[in-house]
Amino acid sequence: MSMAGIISNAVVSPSRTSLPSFQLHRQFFPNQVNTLLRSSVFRISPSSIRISASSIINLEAVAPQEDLKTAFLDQKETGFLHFVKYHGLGNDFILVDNRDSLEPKVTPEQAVKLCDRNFGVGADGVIFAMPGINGTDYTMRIFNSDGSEPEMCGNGVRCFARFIVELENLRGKQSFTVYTGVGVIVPEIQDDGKVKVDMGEPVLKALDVPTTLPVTKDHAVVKAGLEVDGVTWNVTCVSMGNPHCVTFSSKELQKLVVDDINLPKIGPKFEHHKVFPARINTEFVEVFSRGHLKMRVWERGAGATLACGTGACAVVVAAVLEGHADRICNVDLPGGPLEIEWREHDNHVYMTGPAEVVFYGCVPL
Ligand SMILES: N[C@@H](CCC[C@H](N)C(=O)O)C(=O)O
Repeated sequence: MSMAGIISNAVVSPSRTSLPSFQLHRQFFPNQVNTLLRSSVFRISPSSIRISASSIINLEAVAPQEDLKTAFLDQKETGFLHFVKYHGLGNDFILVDNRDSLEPKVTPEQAVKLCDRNFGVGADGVIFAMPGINGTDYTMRIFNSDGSEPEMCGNGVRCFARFIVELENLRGKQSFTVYTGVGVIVPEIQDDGKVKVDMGEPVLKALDVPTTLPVTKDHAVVKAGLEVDGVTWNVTCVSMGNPHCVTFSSKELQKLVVDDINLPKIGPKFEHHKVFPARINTEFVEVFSRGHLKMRVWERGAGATLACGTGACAVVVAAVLEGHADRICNVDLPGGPLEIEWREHDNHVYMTGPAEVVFYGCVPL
C-alpha cells in the first residue's frame, strides 16, 4: 500500500520514537491541520502514522489519493528530495523526478547514504527519470547502493515505467522509449499492470561482457571452469548491458541447490575476481524443468538482493546455451517470479513482471 493510501485511512497518535523519520508534507492535509503538522516528525507502521506532536488528529478528511500523489510529486522545495520508493519483486529503488535536468539531483555519495537500510531510506539503488536524449522519450540513470553506476537495471526499468505513468498521469496500456547505458529500452505497461520490457540482445562475446576467461565457443564463455574459494564452478558469461556470470553446477556438484549457497561468503569473491575487469553480477541457478528455474543473485555494487531482472534474463540465455532449458521460462527469485523469453526470430530477451509503489517520501539533502 502506498504511503498516501496509509495516510488516508490513518489515525494519528502521539509517540516518542527514535526510529528513522520522514518529514510529513503539509500538502497531504487539509488547511486546518497544516500548521500543526508542518514540523511534525512521524514514522509509518502498517496501520498507523505516529507523530511526535501531542495532539490526536483524525485525518479522515484528507483529499482523494490521486490528488495527494500529484501534489506530493509536484513539490520542488529546495533542500529536500521528494521521492517515491518502488520495488520490483523486492529489488527496491528510490525514484527521483529528474525530468528537468540531465544532471542527477543526488550524488553517488548521497545515494550511498539514502540506500543505507539503517541510517537512510533503504534501497538497492537510486533511479533518475530524466529528459530523453537521441530522440527518446526519457533517459534512465541509476546508482547502485555502493554509489557505482551500472549500465542497466531490469527491475529498475519496470519501476521507472510505473513512475513515469504516475508522473505523467497516464492511463491504460502505455509504452515509451527509454535511453539507458545500453541504448534504447522499451517498457510496456500491460492491462494487468505488469510491465513487459524488450531488454534487447544478449552480448556473449567474452571481451564485451567483459571477462578474460578463455572462450569455449564462438568467442563466448559457455560452461567454462572458474575457480572461486577452492571450488571449480562451471560458468557462462552473458552481458545484458551489465555483466553476469551464471552457474548451474560445479566440478563437484552436478546440480546446485541454491538455498545451500553461502551468498555473503562466495558472492564478493565472484564480484571482485580478477577475470572480471568491470566486476560482475553472479547468479546461482537450480533447474526444476525446461521451463522453470530458480535463482539467487549476488549483485555488483548491491550485494544479495531479492531479485535481479537483467540477471533473470542472463540466466535464461545461459540455460539455453548450456542446454538446460527452452527459450520461455519462469524464473523464481527470492522476491517472486519473472517471465523471461529469449525470442529466436529477433534474438531479443523479453522480461515481464510487476513493479509496485512502497511509499512516498521526502528527506533533507
Ligand atoms: N537489480 C538490477 C541490476 C542492477 C545493476 C547491477 N547491480 C549492476 O551493477 O550491474 C536488475 O534488476 O537488473
